[in-house]
Amino acid sequence: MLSTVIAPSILSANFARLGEEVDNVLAAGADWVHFDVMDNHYVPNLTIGPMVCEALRKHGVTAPIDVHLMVEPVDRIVPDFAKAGATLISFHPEASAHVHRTIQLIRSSGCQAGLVLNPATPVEVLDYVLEDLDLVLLMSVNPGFGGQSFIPSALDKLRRVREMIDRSGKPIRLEIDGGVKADNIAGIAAAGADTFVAGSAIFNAPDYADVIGRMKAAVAGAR
Ligand SMILES: O=C(CO)[C@@H](O)[C@H](O)COP(=O)(O)O
Ligand SMILES: [Fe+2]
Repeated sequence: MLSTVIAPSILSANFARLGEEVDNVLAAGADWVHFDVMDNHYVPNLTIGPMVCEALRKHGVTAPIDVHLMVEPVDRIVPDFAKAGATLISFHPEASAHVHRTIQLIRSSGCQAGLVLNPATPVEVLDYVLEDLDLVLLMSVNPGFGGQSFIPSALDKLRRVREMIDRSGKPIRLEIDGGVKADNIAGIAAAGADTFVAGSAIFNAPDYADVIGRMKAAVAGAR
């Protein structure tokens, strides 16, 4: 079983003080930084790009940066994120004409590769590429915004993908993203997730260490 990872989504951080927000959330026990990239094309919102990733590295952030690309097309931005210090790069299959090629591109750029399944994307999209991945990211909201409610059908999907990963025998992470809170994370962990993105639940809380601590305790109890 892979270690538990809590990855705060900086989409809900105060962008006017981003470096300090990231320092604070890592000091509070977060394991990764989840970095949501939106292009106002694949999703109806516009956020941050490679320059902000590079700025966080220059600021001194050494934790893994988990880049979630919600952009179309995907390939031309991958080398820029690799150069900017991304650790993992995940993308949506609907946004890539050649999914296998994009996975190879991410890995040859020196990053780990993840594939993201929207709530309505069938798990069969993982057939033929699962073993080439470092991570599968299941969306439990429709991509584009923080602060939405967890879609319950994601639990059944987590169980199905957990089985696929276990059958593969590979150390592939299973990440969940959207509507994750301290009071629903135990059920999400029991369904098979090991890597948990949480934006509003962490950044809207007054005490980051308290909420991350409660999330980790709930996951430990469930796993
Ligand atoms: O990728 C996305 C949204 O598209 C997420 O990473 C959200 O930013 C998660 O925010 P919360 O649902 O936890 O508030
Ligand atoms: Fe995300």
